[in-house]
Amino acid sequence: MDLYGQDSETVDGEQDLFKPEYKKYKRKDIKLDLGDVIDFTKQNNMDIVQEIVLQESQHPAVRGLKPVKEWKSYAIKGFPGFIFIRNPFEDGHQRYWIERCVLDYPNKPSKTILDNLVDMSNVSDVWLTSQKESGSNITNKDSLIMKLRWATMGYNYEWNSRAYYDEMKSQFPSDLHELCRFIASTIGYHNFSAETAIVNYYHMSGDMGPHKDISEIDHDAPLLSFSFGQDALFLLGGLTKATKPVCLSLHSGDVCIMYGDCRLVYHAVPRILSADKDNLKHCYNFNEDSPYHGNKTSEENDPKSPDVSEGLAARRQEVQWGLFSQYVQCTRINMNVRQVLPPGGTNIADYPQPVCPSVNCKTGKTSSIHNDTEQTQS
Ligand SMILES: O=C(O)CCC(=O)C(=O)O
Ligand SMILES: [Fe+2]
Repeated sequence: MDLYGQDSETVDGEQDLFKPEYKKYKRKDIKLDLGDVIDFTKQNNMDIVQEIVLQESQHPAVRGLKPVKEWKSYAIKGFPGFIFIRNPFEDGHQRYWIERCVLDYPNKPSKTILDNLVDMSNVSDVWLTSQKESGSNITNKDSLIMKLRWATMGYNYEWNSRAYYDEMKSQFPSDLHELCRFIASTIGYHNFSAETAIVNYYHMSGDMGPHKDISEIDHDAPLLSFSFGQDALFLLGGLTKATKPVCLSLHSGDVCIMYGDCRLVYHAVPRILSADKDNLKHCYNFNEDSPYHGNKTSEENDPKSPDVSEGLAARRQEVQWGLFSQYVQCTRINMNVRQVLPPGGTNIADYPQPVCPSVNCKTGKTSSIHNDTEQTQS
């Protein structure tokens, strides 16, 4: 029995030290103890982290990122290959990525959980449809946007077979590709090719169970993970569950990189927590006078963005920014970007597919990677 009255479990003859930590942070019936959590904003548990200096990127500057020499980056002792960059975005610029994740990325050609849940044949714009159907009730659990838990872009992941297929692929958004290529280059990986992304949308009761991301063919390239909106606790473990994970508090703008020894380790998101409102404002600035305010379209904000469709400016005019802000205040967004193929690869069919364990790499379920505490207790 551990401190929380749970039996410790064994996996393949080894003691599972991951699950007890996951359960500890997930449980809502006991007071959350953040004593062991690494929190870079509060400088908590800094003895187990080490500040590192990243190199200048070899790629053209990406709008909205601070100069690399101003980034605060860290490694975690005992977890080689994991790199944490504390919010490298200029004040207000996260707004651009949050808009992309909420207003654009859930629409075709992305695949989303909504395709499995409702008839999407007449829905070309998830946000505007939600706004029309739910109005001021948009953060009600039944609105379309609140049912959105994930969207996949580029190579669309097939949850049942846990694989990618050449036939299930769309063009990867080039703004996100450029952002990732720039950041990957700062850790010495200069030719990162963003080929697939899962955008995860968590509400306050959401979480993601322990898993490894092994379905990509190439595991030498880093995996880049961006957090926006509400905060999350993130558990970082080892190659097996016998490693006791560390827990990090992730805030809006933070970037986690899983690379090298860390690319295939267990990880999980046991808990979503409310972000500090002032900090969030400063990150995505919803003030009318912000240069990133939605009355200006994203393409006006960022003329370099090549992925904006023709109707985007018109669509942005229809967005009710008060409702948009309400949604972000109860949501954490994670952009999880990976390279699928080895450098120079063009077809996934040319490679043997990695074999996932007999249960889903994510949660043991086939339909969704997300848990909602109200619905499932794992
Ligand atoms: O939400 C996160 O920070 C992690 C998401 C994740 O691990 C995944 O999508 O595979
Ligand atoms: Fe993951």
